[in-house]
Amino acid sequence: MNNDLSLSRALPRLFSIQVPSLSEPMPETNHFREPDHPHQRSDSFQVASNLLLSFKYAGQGIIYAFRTQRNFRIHLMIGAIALGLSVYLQISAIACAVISLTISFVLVLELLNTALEAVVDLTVGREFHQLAKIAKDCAAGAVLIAAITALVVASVLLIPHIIILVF
Ligand SMILES: Nc1ncnc2c1ncn2[C@@H]1O[C@H](COP(=O)(O)OP(=O)(O)OP(=O)(O)O)[C@@H](O)[C@H]1O
Repeated sequence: MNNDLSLSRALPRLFSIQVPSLSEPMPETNHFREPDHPHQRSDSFQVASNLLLSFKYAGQGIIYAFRTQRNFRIHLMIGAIALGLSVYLQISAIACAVISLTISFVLVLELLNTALEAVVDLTVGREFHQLAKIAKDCAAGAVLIAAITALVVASVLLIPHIIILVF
């Protein structure tokens, strides 16, 4: 018996997930049209015409996530505390860089999670759809894994310095 195959059948049953059939035909879309300019994306309502505008839209995305996503604000606050502690405890530059990377990893995934939620809501609206659930749950799972990793990394790098400071 193929072990991979039996595992892939058993796992969804274990967690009572309905796995959509991959053999179902994809719905036909007729959205593609030729771009006016060879370097322009054709299916976008608007394309940032210069670098400054790109930064502006990126900033708007970050502000949107900050305003609407409680988890983003929590991660940002914990990240700021971890970075503040790193500076206060004078940990090595490499340790500080690793902590910064793990913090930004969590924030980046939180932004991607927010983007995915918006696309899913745009597609299915307030309807329940099993694929929408899978997409949102997987994205939330990615953020959770990153957050746990960041916590472990920050603890491993900071706790020895805190112990030395306290005792
Ligand atoms: N259209 C939908 N169809 C099926 N399930 C959905 C749908 N929208 C949301 N859900 C379920 O509800 C959960 C919460 O949805 P929500 O949009 O708040 O995402 P979230 O990732 O939990 O949000 P946040 O990151 O803000 O905490 C999803 O993880 C998913 O299981």
